[in-house]
Amino acid sequence: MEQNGSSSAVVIEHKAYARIGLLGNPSDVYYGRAVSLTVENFWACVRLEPSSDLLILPHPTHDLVQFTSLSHLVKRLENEGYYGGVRLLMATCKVFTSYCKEQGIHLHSKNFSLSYDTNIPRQTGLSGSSAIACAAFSCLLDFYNVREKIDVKIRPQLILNAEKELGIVAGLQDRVAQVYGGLVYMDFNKTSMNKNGYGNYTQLDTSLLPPLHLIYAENPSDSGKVHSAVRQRWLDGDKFIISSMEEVANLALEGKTALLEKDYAKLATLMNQNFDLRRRMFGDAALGAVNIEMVEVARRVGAAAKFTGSGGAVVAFCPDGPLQVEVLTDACKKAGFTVVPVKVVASVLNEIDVRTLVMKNWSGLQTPKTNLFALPVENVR
Ligand SMILES: Nc1ncnc2c1ncn2[C@@H]1O[C@H](COP(=O)(O)OP(=O)(O)O)[C@@H](O)[C@H]1O
Ligand SMILES: O=C(O)[C@H]1O[C@H](OP(=O)(O)O)[C@H](O)[C@@H](O)[C@@H]1O
Ligand SMILES: [Mg+2]
Repeated sequence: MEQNGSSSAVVIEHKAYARIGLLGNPSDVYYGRAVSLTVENFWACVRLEPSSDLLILPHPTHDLVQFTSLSHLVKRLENEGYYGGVRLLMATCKVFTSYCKEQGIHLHSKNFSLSYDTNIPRQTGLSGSSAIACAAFSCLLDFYNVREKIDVKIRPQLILNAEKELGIVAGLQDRVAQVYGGLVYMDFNKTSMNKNGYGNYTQLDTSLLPPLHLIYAENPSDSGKVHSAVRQRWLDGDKFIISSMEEVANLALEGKTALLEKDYAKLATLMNQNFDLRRRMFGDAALGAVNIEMVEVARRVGAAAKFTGSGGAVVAFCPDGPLQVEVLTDACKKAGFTVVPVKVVASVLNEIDVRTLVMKNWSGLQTPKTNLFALPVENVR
């Protein structure tokens, strides 16, 4: 938090980091499990400044409204869709306010301006969307001084509700990873989800991770669009989707043990199985040729590879070590993909956040009323 003169003029800034779904995704959308981590390589940053009117400021490039020509406008819409981060900031404010009202949490009446920036490659399954919402949520917690009143476990669901509000199909793993930071094992079992509105989340020591690499391309893919058909089949009771999601969820459980035992050969096998299951469920057309090629380039050099999210970026692990990393880097360069070593972020919870975790039901606050699975499925870009 940046102190700027008097306390009424405090400027608040928060970062939320890109996340990698290491194992188990996308079963998080379906009462499954996940192992995910946040990475320093990319982040979204939201800035809140007190102001007389309440302003949501569009980003000069991510919310582009000025074009060099009609074809520029059309190309932009075709590649990146109609929306940028403004709608995420607005939805986050709405969900935050509704929750506080519902819980009787008093919010003062001062106004603010919200602006954001992000270097998370757009719509690449690195959770650029929830990073914006998550950073905005943190700013609101501090502006209204209510961090202590909103349990850390509940925050991911509230942040998810902001995207649900916009009709984006998404799951909890992104938001859990971003709210907690570091390496997190998540279990979204139905009993816990239905009873509490959140799963069981365990932070793991980030030093358990082997060196990982990120591969990505200029290839935005819409997470909501990718998910819609599979989600509908799951809701319709499709046996293949239901059993495959259970298999994916089990990979995260096995992966947690593999990490704790530093059994990296096992980890590599699980990562590959994770992608193979996704491919069978979603089909090549929904995943996209470029995305599949990123995984295959990595596999051709013997690396394990899978999507970090719904598509656009891949997490790769080279079990044979640094020489294999060099071969992977060359192969990716030849294919026109960018490769970077993953820099893991440690936990981002502060003392107050941790206190909300240990003080169980201390204020009788309830979980959000909005049901994760009861919201409309739309396909809004
Ligand atoms: N880098 C970005 N800048 C601005 N808005 C973004 C960005 N990435 C995502 N969004 C917003 O989030 C929505 C959903 O993005 P999504 O497909 O979930 O991407 P991601 O995989 O990065 O989370 C987009 O339609 C857009 O409104
Ligand atoms: O399909 C996935 O693995 C994830 O897709 C979404 O994340 P995104 O970064 O937008 O691709 C979704 O929000 C996650 O819950 C899924 O696990
Ligand atoms: Mg997203």
